[in-house]
Amino acid sequence: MDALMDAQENDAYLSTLNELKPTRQFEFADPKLIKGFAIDSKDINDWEFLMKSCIGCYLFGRFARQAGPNCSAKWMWLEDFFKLQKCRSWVAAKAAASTLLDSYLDDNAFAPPPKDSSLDNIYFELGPVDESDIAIVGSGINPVQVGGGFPEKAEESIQNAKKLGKVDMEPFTRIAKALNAFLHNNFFGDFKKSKYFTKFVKLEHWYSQHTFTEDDFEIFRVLGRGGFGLVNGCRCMRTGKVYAMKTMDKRRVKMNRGEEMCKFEKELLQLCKSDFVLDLKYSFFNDFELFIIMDVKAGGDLNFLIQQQKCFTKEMTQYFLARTCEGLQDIHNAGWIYRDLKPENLLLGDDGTCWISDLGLACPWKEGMAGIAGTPGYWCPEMLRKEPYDKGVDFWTLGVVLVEFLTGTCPFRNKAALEFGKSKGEKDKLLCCNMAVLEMEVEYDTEKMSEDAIDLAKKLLTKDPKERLGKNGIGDIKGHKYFEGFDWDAVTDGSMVPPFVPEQEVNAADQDSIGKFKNESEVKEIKLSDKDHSKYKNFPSSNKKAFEIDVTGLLIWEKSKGRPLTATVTRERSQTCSLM
Ligand SMILES: Nc1ncnc2c1ncn2[C@@H]1O[C@H](COP(=O)(O)OP(=O)(O)OP(=O)(O)O)[C@@H](O)[C@H]1O
Repeated sequence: MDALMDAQENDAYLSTLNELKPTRQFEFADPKLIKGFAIDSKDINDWEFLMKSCIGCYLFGRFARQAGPNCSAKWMWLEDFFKLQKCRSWVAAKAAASTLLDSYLDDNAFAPPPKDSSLDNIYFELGPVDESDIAIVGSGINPVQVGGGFPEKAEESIQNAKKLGKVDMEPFTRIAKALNAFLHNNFFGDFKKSKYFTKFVKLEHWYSQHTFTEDDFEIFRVLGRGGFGLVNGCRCMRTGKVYAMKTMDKRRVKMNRGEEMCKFEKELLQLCKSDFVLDLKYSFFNDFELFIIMDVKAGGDLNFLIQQQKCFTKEMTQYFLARTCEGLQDIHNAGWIYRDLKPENLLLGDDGTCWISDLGLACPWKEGMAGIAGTPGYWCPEMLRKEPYDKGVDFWTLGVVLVEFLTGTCPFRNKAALEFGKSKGEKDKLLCCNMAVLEMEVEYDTEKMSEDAIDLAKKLLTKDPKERLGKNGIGDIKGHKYFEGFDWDAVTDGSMVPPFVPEQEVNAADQDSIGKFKNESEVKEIKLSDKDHSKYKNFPSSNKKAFEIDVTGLLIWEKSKGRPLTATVTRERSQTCSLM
């Protein structure tokens, strides 16, 4: 690829990252079909279903804002209650709870004006409407008319937050249930007659009929190369949302017997709900390829960053390590082990957060599990000794990446490891590396690593897994003196300001050096049988919540551009499109 083309593709990718630009409109079915769907579908007519949907909540929020203060104040209280539910530390929760109290539950308060919502991810799991909940609405003289002693109980729970280390959610949840029931009883009927509900039905119907394929995405430049194919930036054309598309050539997968890896990667991406691990948005296949769509992390991988910066500061190392620990904990809690921790697999968001990606080698943990998996230099001793292993493999690699972050080199892939291997009679590089993992005591660079960092590395790089730090969980690591004074709560609740924010540029090698696969012609020779294809029958999936969030983002964007809610394209029975 010539330099000009490379530059043009970089520009196209960067401009998609910076601006929401949907390039294809939703095509809705014939209005008669949609009407039929609205009448027949039990879900669509159910308030609880509406409240569980981000699109439903956003559209009800638009309706509520123009339905008068009796509706808007109560709904906006619920929106702020949603923010309270999301807080992970008591400090953040106390602040969010105080907003609910001061702005809506105080007799002297005036409800805040109903300004547009910019929240694309609100939804509620409040259960079925319970009429008895309503009793506490109407008796108060505050903006949401809540009485029954609940404003006082909410105040008490805020006062006790510090002592308890949490905000007692009970009074807030009771109020939320009461307002939820009130809005259902008094406003759901009118909402169902509004254009907002029509839009909701159309979108639900569209989703129920649609199967995502590669035709839904526009592809941009290559961001990285994986074992079975390339990773590109891409954009979902209807919502304008930018993602990363990982493509895996089924023939290359077959050649490397990687079918199970692809299956596990997709399964864990789908299963693991973590703020530290990339999750799956959509997956699908065609005759030759498997596709995984996930969030794009535009800051590049940490290996790329190490190459640029040579090594990381203590602040960066602590932050990256802490987020990685939290992600590993979520994976372990799901009953899986990760097995492939290395800087290439830690991706940096454009905001500086780092994320565990590439779950291809992760698998559900089973007693007695053994066998080599991962990357040379990051394999742990028990794997090389062919012994059974457990989550301790991930703590070993955490030690490896700690050294790599602070010194810029992997301690078992450097000159010292090579020389150690040679001194033990090994000739091959890989065997030298393995010998170093098994027997070499790492010599730490005291100019780049503090005493505490060395102590942590030594404890993680303990060759006997029974003695290794982490055997009792990540609490062992959190409590190590390398992290003295470090605010783990701020990492857990996402409030820590990342110590490094990447430049808004293409943080990836140029496309030619990411390059092509060496054995392309060999791969083309591989024939795929029906049996091969049948291995992927459960591969396609779509994450409805992700779809809802993207569509809500689109609706918010359209509102900010002054676009009318009803302007949509309808697909007639004849399959031609027209504007409604
Ligand atoms: N979501 C993403 N956002 C941005 N870049 C990504 C994303 N996912 C992957 N990449 C880039 O593509 C590279 C390869 O992706 P990944 O590691 O998932 O592939 P793989 O087939 O599992 O690779 P490996 O052979 O290392 O196991 C990453 O190192 C990273 O540079």
